[in-house]
Amino acid sequence: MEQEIPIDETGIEAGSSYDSSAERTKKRALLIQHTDNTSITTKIPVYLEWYGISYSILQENMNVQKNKESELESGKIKLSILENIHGCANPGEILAIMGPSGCGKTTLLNLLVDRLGNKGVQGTITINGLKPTKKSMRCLAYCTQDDVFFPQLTVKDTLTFTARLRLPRDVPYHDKLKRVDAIMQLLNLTKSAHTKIGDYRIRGISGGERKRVSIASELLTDPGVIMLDEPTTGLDAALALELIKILKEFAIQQRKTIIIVIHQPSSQVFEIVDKLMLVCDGRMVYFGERANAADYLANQGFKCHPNYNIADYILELLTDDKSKQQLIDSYAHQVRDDPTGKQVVEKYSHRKRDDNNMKEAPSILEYDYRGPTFAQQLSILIERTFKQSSKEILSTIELSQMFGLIVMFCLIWFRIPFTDKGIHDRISSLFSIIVIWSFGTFFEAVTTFPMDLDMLSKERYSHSYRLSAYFLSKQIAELPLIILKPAFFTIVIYWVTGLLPDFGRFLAYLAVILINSLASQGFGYFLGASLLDVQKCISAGTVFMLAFTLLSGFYVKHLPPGLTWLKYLSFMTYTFSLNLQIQLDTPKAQFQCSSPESGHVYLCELLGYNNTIPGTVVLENERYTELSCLLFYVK
Ligand SMILES: Nc1ncnc2c1ncn2[C@@H]1O[C@H](COP(=O)(O)OP(=O)(O)OP(=O)(O)O)[C@@H](O)[C@H]1O
Repeated sequence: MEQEIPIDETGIEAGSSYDSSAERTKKRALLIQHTDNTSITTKIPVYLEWYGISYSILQENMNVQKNKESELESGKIKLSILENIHGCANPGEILAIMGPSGCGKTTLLNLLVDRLGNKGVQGTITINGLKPTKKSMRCLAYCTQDDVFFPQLTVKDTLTFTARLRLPRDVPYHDKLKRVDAIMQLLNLTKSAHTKIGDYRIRGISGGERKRVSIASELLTDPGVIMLDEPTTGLDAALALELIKILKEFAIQQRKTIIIVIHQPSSQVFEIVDKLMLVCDGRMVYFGERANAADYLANQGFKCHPNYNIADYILELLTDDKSKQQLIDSYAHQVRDDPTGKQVVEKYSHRKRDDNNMKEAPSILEYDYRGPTFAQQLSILIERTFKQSSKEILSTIELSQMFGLIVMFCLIWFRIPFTDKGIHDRISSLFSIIVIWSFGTFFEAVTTFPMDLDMLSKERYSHSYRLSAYFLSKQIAELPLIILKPAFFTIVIYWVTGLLPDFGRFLAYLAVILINSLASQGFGYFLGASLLDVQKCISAGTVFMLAFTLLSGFYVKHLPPGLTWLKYLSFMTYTFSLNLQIQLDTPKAQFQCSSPESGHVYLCELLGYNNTIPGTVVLENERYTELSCLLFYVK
């Protein structure tokens, strides 16, 4: 029988003493056991090894110190970021990578997960002794320094969607949910399960909680290797220690391979780590057992005082020019007969290298990961997009803006009279609705892709779904949301402003406004996906939309000769023309002639009508193919 772990709402208070809490240790072990049922790595451990790794980039030589030897003909110079780096990470262990800021730790992680491409990269990386493949790379999870999330989703929603998208399809739904609950308990996130993630605009969870959500997202997908870039940043000392203990427990119980980049660990955190890799200025300073690091440094003439935190001491040594150079040189001297560091890796790797053990390696490559089907991905993404976008599109600010516009319309155009005096106001109100919902929908759509880009690339790196599923889900989920506001607005305004009291024409009018909104959305998506930059999208979008407004036939009736075709580029031209026809092209549209006023000449007087003037006379003769042209913009 599976053991149920009661959800502890209180979790652990920051600052409490975890170390002495035997109960907490027991509970942590139980919770990890609880996530064990679906773990693949328990059966297939993953050994990651790398040696001879160098990475360089080309840079304009004005930005960096001139180095004659590396200067290239193109005027660029080769900037070495990493030089001959080696190391390995074993299942059941934590490897800590330490070094001063800018020494290349993040670059190394990016290289290990193949995020930098091949340019400027040298060296060998193996997974279970074999060259990484697309399939075996699935075993690597990477938790970056900058966490990206959908701000409107809660912690639980975020983790649940991740589990549904990334766990194999044969894991039952309720097991996925159980796993999410267990991970939340483990990382002390149960208290904030229903809090929004938030961002700079929306108040959400704290920075430390954000970090833990990011780690939870990776842990729950059951990778063989977990790489974490500064996982303890933003956590207080007690939470940092608890997190490292959790990672260690995962490593031991589920045979996970854990690599962490860590800045200034407390001595307790440092003690938990198994292997240590020290890097400085992109070069090796030490690789080996963490427990031997102090002796190694002492042998180099840098003995740490017993009362001093060894991790702090290491960082002090690596930031001092003299000591760091001495340490880099002595390590290079030590491995002088092993140019790539392969022998060092072989010494510290626990992977058995005899033929018998090779059965472990193919198994990871043969492991047939079967994630959600395309249809499942689509439905999960639609649900997620709807949850995220509905809160944005129908936010209080957005709804207040709409009600504000309704009030403004009511004040300006309340029951426009059916007189020749009111014709201009009537046409202006028709045009204003088009402008409002063209701009509103366009600017909602144009920023969608650029704003999702970080999230999209993060999830694409982890092969969470197919790109087509993402695009399709976006369109489907946002469609009802995009048309909801213009539909409500038009229904109210049509009757308040006193447009033609004919139900059929009202429906036609509403349909045209909604199609216009979809056309505007389609154009917004197109521009957003082409430019993929919020600033560029807003600048270019403003120019395009203003041009479309000016060309739509309301402001400019006579374009300069040779440029008249420009008006056909604007989807607003068709919408405006169609709505004019709906309102005017009927015998029901009759406008009373006003009595002459001094200083004003109205349409009746101008065209020689005495009692009423028909709408058809008012209508400009533009009824060709507006609807089909408008539909072109929708997709
Ligand atoms: N594409 C790039 N162009 C220019 N410089 C780069 C590029 N990538 C990395 N660098 C440089 O390489 C060095 C290593 O960067 P990296 O981010 O790996 O350091 P880090 O050790 O992770 O630093 P931190 O601890 O501050 O995160 C830095 O000096 C960085 O400016």
